[in-house]
This record gives sequence, structure tokens and C-alpha cells, in this order.
Amino acid sequence: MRLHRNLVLAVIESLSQIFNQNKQADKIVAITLKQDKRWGARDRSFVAETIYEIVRWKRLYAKLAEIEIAFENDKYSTQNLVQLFSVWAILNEIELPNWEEFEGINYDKETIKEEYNKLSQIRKYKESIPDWLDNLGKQELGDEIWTKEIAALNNQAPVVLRANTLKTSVEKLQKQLSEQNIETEKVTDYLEAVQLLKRKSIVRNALYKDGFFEIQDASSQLIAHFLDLENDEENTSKKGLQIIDTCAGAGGKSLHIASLLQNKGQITAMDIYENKLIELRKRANRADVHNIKTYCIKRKNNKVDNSQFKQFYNSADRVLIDAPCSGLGVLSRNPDAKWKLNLEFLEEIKQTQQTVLQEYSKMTKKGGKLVYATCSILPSENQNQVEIFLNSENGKDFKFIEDRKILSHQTGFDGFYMAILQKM
Ligand SMILES: C[S@@+](CC[C@H](N)C(=O)[O-])C[C@H]1O[C@@H](n2cnc3c(N)ncnc32)[C@H](O)[C@@H]1O
Repeated sequence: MRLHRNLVLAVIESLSQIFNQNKQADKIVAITLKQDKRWGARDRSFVAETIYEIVRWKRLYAKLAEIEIAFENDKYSTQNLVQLFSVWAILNEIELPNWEEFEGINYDKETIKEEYNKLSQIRKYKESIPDWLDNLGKQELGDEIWTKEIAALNNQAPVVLRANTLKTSVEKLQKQLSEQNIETEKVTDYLEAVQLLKRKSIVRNALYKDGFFEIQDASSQLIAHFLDLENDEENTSKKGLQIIDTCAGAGGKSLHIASLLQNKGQITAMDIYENKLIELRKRANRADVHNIKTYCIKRKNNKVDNSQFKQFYNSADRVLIDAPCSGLGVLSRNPDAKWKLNLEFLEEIKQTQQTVLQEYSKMTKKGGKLVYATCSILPSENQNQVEIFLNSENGKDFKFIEDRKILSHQTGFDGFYMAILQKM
């Protein structure tokens, strides 16, 4: 592979913003890709994938580049970033260029490869994770499962689409994509999922812009089905099912629920951020979804005022709490989270998880069902939260029905958790 200077410099500049200015990798990648209109698909994919690879393997590459001090201080000079890039290139059998930026870089390829093999015996280096995360994963999941899971979470995530059954079917979507030479396969046991055979950015595709599909990991597509929308007497009532998606964000799950309900019933999509709900409404428009109304949760000094929720108490046949979480189950698509997360944040988010469970469960009506979900693999964010809730005053009216712990090394998709409870 021949390296192009403007692409490599774009990668290095992006890494500086992600590492030194604490910017989110996906946002920086999106901005960088807009930088030069002349870049073709291959250039764009080189830039995006190289950035993500170096983010993913930051600790390992820093060790191999002998710049651990930069890793410890979390500060990278341009020279350090060129060094990380050089290690990436050597491990990918790519010749280092003789541009001025690479002057003085004289790593011995064989030494780097030997060192790489040695470090592959030590999990925190092999999987390129901070010490605290390695300890936590081991403590929560046990050594054996953690070893397999973190390895799976370091794989590149497959691109999975969800066919919008309000506008198309899985088979029709596959045909429509195939006409554009985009080959796909169905995903067994995931009813609306279509997986691309070859990774490709698809956000600029007309079928996407016209709402024929959403980009949604297969595990995430399990949640709407888990709400048990079909098997219920309420379906026969005139109003249809009343659903509250309490942490709706930009609406991944709400949109899926709407399509399963074929636009019947009513979904109230809530979030604390209006900008996410604006995005949700745009996506709903594209998808021909008409049964979602949004509700922006009011806050004062960053605190949610619970009195606003009284109007929703005991009103919903289904309440979904797709709770804010560490996101450790989606590390394959967001490797940057390894470096941005910390134990303090994790403690805070666990408190929020219990708070939203305590408060939003009150919206479930008698006989109705509550689903608590996260894209985390940690029991402390998942089943332990449900257990704490069930043992609390607000939880005593609920009966546990079942839960599912989705691990990436078992499915090849994101790590997820979902539990369904019924209000008695
Ligand atoms: C896991 S994300 C939701 C993803 C979304 N359901 C989807 O399918 O695309 C969690 C969401 O909870 C929101 N959130 C955080 N704190 C909240 C709170 N106290 N009440 C409601 N939503 C909250 C966040 O803004 C974020 O959008």
C-alpha cells in the first residue's frame, strides 16, 4: 500500500484532537471526512479506519513505540503521534515514507514484531486497555469470560442494518442494495437485520436518506422484540399499546418499536436532550413513522425535576428504560470509550441507572411491562441494578419475568443486557 501524505497528516491531526483535546473520535472522524471533497471512498475508508485502529490500540502501540510516558501523561506531541502511526504501519506491513514528518523514525521492524509477540501474553497490553478496566472486567465477569469478551470487543464491528418494515422488507431491501452492488446477508434469529458482507460507509446512500433502513447493531435490534408487543390483550384495545421510551436518545429503539406496531398505538419518546429528540423526529419523518411524540425532560441546574412525571404515572402498557451506561458492550464501534471512561464516571452512571429505574418504573400501569436495558456487559450495571430495584419499595409491585445477557464473544455483535418485569 502506498501512503498519501495528505491522508496521513489528516489522521495525525485527528488523533491529536482525540487524544490531546479529549474530543470524541466519531465526531472528529465525521469532521475530518468532510475536509476534502476530492477524497474517494478508498481514501475516506483509509482515514476513518486508521484513526479508529490507532485509537483502539493506543496503549499497545505506545508501549511498542517506547512512548509510555506520553500514554501515562495522556499528552502526545506530533512526534509521538507519528511514532504511533509508524508502529501501526509496521504491524500492517506498510513501508514508512521518507517525508520530513518521519525524519528520525528508525524503528527496527523485527524488534517491534518480537516485542508485539511478547506483549500478546499480557492481557492489558494485548487488548490495549487501562489497568483499572482490566481489573474491573476480571472482577465482574471472571478471568475466563473477560479474556474472551474483551478480545471480541476489540474486533471491528460488522455493519448491520435494520430494514424499516413500514417501507420495505428484509428481502426487498437486500434486492435494492444488491442493485447497487452492495451485497448483504440475513442474520439468523434477528428478524429485521441485514448485514453487509463488506464493510462500507452507507450513510450517504439514498435508501438510508429515504428511511428504508436504519444502521443498528443486531443486539440492539433485540430490544424492541423483547418488549413483548404482540402477546397482549391491550393490542385489541382501540387506542392500541401505550409505550414510553424514557431514554429515547435519537430514537433507535422507538423507531423500531413504531415499525413493529405498524404505526399503531402511541409511543412517547423522552430524553433530557432536545437535540437528540430533534434528530429522532427527523429520522421518524424519513421512516414514515407517525405514532411517536417526543417529550423533553425538564431539568434545573442539571437535575431532573421528578414532579413533571406524575402525569405519566400508571399510564403505559410498556415502559422502556434504555439506560445511560458505560457503553462497554459497544467498544467495537466506539474504542475511544476505553480511554474516556473512568471509575468515577462509572459510579455516577450506576447511581443514575438506579434513579431512572426507581422513577420511570412508576409510569408502568398495572399488568404492564417494564424493560430495563443497557449496552454494558457489567453485572453491576445490569442484573445487579434490577435486583436492587426489585428489593426496593418501588420495586415490590414488580415481578421479574426474564433477562438476557448478550456477550459479544458469543454472538459477534454488541454486548447488551435486557430484563423484563411485570407490574402486578
Ligand atoms: C443508551 S442511550 C439511549 C439510546 C436510544 N434509546 C437509542 O436506541 O438510540 C441513553 C440515553 O439516556 C439519556 N439520558 C441520560 N440521563 C437521562 C435521564 N435522567 N432521563 C432520561 N434520559 C436520560 C441520554 O441522553 C441518552 O440519550
